[in-house]
Amino acid sequence: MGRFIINGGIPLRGEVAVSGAKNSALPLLAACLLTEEEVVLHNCPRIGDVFSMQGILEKLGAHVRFSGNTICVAAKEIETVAMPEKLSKKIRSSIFLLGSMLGRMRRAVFQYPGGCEIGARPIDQHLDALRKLGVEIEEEMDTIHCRTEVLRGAHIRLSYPSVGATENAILAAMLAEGTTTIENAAREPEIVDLQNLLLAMGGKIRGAGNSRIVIEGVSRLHGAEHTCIPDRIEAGTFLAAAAVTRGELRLLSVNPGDVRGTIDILRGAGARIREEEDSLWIRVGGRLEPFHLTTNPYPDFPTDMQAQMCVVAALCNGVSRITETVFENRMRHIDELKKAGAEAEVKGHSAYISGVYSLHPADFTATDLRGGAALVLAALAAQGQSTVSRIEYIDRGYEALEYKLSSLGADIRREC
Ligand SMILES: CC(=O)N[C@H]1[C@@H](OP(=O)(O)OP(=O)(O)OC[C@H]2O[C@@H](n3ccc(=O)[nH]c3=O)[C@H](O)[C@@H]2O)O[C@H](CO)[C@@H](O)[C@@H]1O
Ligand SMILES: C=C(OP(=O)(O)O)C(=O)O
Repeated sequence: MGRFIINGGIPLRGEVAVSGAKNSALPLLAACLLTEEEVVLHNCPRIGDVFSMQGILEKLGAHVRFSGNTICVAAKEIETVAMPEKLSKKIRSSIFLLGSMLGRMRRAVFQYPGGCEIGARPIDQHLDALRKLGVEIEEEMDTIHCRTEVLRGAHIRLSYPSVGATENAILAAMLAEGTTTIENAAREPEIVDLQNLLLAMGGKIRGAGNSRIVIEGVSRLHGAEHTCIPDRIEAGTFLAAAAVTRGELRLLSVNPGDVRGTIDILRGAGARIREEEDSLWIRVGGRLEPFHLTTNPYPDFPTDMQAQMCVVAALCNGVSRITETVFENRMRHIDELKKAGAEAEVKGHSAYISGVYSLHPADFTATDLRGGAALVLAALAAQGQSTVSRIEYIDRGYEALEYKLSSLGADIRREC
């Protein structure tokens, strides 16, 4: 457990390359179990959750080589159908392996996944989708036993466009007999990325990015090489960092279209933003105007950018309203931000944030991954020395954050 020590008040300036997307890399790594051949993923971020996923794959019997940002997974044989408990409980995305394990082995023994505490995060939709494909599921305390003789294509209608349930249903259906249709599927760019890897592996799938996905099961998938898409949440976090430090940044290796929600809000608030094919430029010269945003599934505003935008709002010229509809307990950073003089009140699912001219330094404690990133932004904005502890949350999802920020002029160091 370490902490960041940040001397804030310095406008960030310069160029920074955005890493591969955490929320793509994790389901892509799960997909690697669907073939005994090697799958090579480029642009894979070196972050805590990917290291945990690597550990799980190795415990299941896969050979994994992770060099630079390229990870090679060869799951020639799977040695156990039981997920390693400690690692599985560490990350939410261990649940994605359920679909792959059932596709490949027809059996799996699972623990409820871990991850950040941002809401109840049930997995009922994942399990309902798998039951539709013919999986028998027995839940015993914290352990879930899943088995099937044959996976059969089915018509699945999700009651909410859950990202994880969509990905799990896709992964299980790839090697099922017959056709699977997923209605009310999540439309996130990471689902399109998963489809692209599965197509490269010889799968038959279409429709990702729309709410209806159709999969024709095949009897086997083969190895492939694929590049993870850029992380739209990391990109959004850097845009917010430019806004709160009133700086000027150029983000490289980014898909501007995937960052639309954040770009539109910041532009509407007065930030100057230029979009190029795979880069973004932002300049913020003074205080931004207040804004209203509501998180919702893609293409609406992403919940994973809500906390960072609370810091932007904390420095705006008026009252902003930020409403969280995706997770029921994702406002814990607000109390931490108040330590730096933020004026905010949470009523129901909304935070009403009355912007102040400047934040002051404080000793913050990260409450979760994105909440932790928000506290780093607050510390960068506040003139003087702040600390952010429990940074293991932040390490789950941001690659080399302190190095990237230092290269933009920030005074930040890690203390272990
Ligand atoms: C690794 C990964 O990709 N994580 C992302 C994924 O999480 P994750 O896949 O867990 O998020 P979901 O889209 O599934 O969850 C959205 C909402 O649906 C609820 N729900 C979900 C499944 C289910 O079976 N039952 C149920 O009630 C959840 O509790 C939550 O309130 O999408 C979230 C929403 O964009 C992001 O914040 C996470 O960063
Ligand atoms: C909530 C997040 O991730 P996870 O679903 O992996 O907990 C996130 O990336 O903000």
